[in-house]
Parts: sequence; structure tokens; C-alpha cells
Amino acid sequence: MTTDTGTDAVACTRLAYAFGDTKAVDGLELTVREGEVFGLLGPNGAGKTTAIRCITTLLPVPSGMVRVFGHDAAGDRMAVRRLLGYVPQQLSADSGLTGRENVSLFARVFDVSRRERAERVDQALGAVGLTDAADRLAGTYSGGMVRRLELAQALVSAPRLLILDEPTIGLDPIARTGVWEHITAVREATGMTVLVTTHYMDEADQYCDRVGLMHHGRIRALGTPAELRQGLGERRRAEGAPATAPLPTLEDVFRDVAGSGLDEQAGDFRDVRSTRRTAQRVG
Ligand SMILES: Nc1ncnc2c1ncn2[C@@H]1O[C@H](COP(=O)(O)OP(=O)(O)OP(=O)(O)O)[C@@H](O)[C@H]1O
Repeated sequence: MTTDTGTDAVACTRLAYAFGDTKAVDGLELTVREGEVFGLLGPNGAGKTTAIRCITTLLPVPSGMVRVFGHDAAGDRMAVRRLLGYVPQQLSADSGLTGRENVSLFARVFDVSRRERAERVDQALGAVGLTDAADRLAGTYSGGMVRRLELAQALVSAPRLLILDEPTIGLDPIARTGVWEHITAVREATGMTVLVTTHYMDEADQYCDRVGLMHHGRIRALGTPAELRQGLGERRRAEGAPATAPLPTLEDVFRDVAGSGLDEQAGDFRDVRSTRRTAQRVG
């Protein structure tokens, strides 16, 4: 039975997805509670994007179960799609259209009624701080503005669940903060649930209610950022670390879980490619 009230926003049970011999997602157990900002963290190749694509119904669910507000992502794909807004890693805005035209296009695709469309497009652009730039070509936007435009595109259908795949990759610190401030403000105004993947531990620490550290296709640690940091700190003290030792960071927690830091694992071809993809938008 499916229901869309009183259930978790996302529930993955024993989700598995393989590309040939590569087990991208390997028995994922993941629950995102309604109304929270959940950060799915992990190095390149951890399986974050593959899991997200199963949740958004862009990939099938070959093994296990995915539910979005109680709807089965395998059996009821249209119901799931109607509930979510998705900002993929790949560029989803058209540089030859204005910001307003880009958002209007999404409003049409997502069946926002003709009567409501202009107002909803204005609201979405306003929510991400692009009202003044709305009638400029997206090709003239900075990288941070493009990301905010893509956020507006995803918000125009008033989703209950917003899914963002590395929304700040390749952006400078000020643009990163701008993107997060708008995500946080919309979430506070609407109560929408947010599921976000990121490599940036500092962002997860600051903006996520809970995080899951993913490695080799599974969640290896789960909790609020403070819980994860405190848990590691307590364990280290029990193992003899001095009481004056600084509290571990989320990066330390990750290192503890995955056996190495993000830095050692990043920097492969895929990482360079995705960073460049974003950098190209800036140019
Ligand atoms: N289309 C594909 N064909 C073959 N293998 C793939 C494909 N997409 C992903 N993979 C592999 O599946 C594994 C998980 O990749 P995925 O993109 O889900 O990880 P990720 O955590 O999102 O990484 P990133 O942070 O780089 O986006 C990796 O080993 C990757 O090489």
C-alpha cells in the first residue's frame, strides 16, 4: 500500500545497483525524514549519484526497494516524479534562454497550470535572488547564478522533496554560501525536504540536519554532524587522547570511516570532469 502522509520522505531498503561488475550501490539502507536537510557525503565513486538516480526514478531499482513519501519508485514512477525537484550535476539550464524562459520551460514540463505559471516563475526566481537578472540570457550568468537558476527550475513545481547532486561543486566560497542560503530559506518557508550530495564536509556540517557518510555503495556512518563529531571525540578519549585535544571535524569522521580522507580519494578523472563541467558555466 502506498501513502503520502506521515511517512519518511525517502526510504531505501537493501538498494543495490551495479554497472557490470562494479557494485555502485551495494545494499544501501537510507531514510530521509520529512522536513530535514539530509547530506549524502562520500568520495568520488562512493555511489551517491547512482543512489540519487534510483530515487529520482532515472535509473530502475533492480534490487531492493525505494520509496518516496510511501510511493514505490519502481512501481509508481509518475507519483514519485510529481513529488520531487531535481538539480543534477550536469548543466540543466540553456545558455541561449533568459533566466525567466528557462524557469518557464520547467514550469510547462512539470505541468504548472497556465493560470499560475507566470506567478510561480516569478516566485521561484525571487526565491533564489534572480529577480533583477531574470530577463538576461543565462549565458551571461556567473557559475553561482547558474546554480541558483537551476534551483529555481527545480522549485517551480513546488516539490515536497528537493534533490541536489553536488550543488556547489566548482563554485567560489561566496557563491557556495549564496546557494546554501537560498536552499535554507526556501526550506524554512515551505517545509520541503532536501536531500543533497556534497564533497564539502564544512557545508554539510553547517547546513545539514543529518548526514550519511557513504563509501563503497553503503552508508558507513549516520547522524547529526555534531553526533558524529562527538562520537569520534569520545572514542578517541577512551583510547587515550588528551581531554584538551580539539574536537574532531566531519573530515576526521570521514577519515575514520573510510580509512582515508577525501583528499586522497578525490582528483580522479571523474572529479576533474565534474569540476570542469561547472567551471565551464562560469566562462
Ligand atoms: N554509467 C556508468 N557506467 C559504468 N560505471 C559507472 C557509471 N556511472 C557510475 N559508475 C561507477 O559506479 C560507481 C559509483 O559511481 P557514482 O557516480 O554513483 O559515485 P558518486 O559517489 O556519485 O561519485 P562522484 O562524487 O564522482 O559523483 C563508480 O565506481 C563509478 O565509476
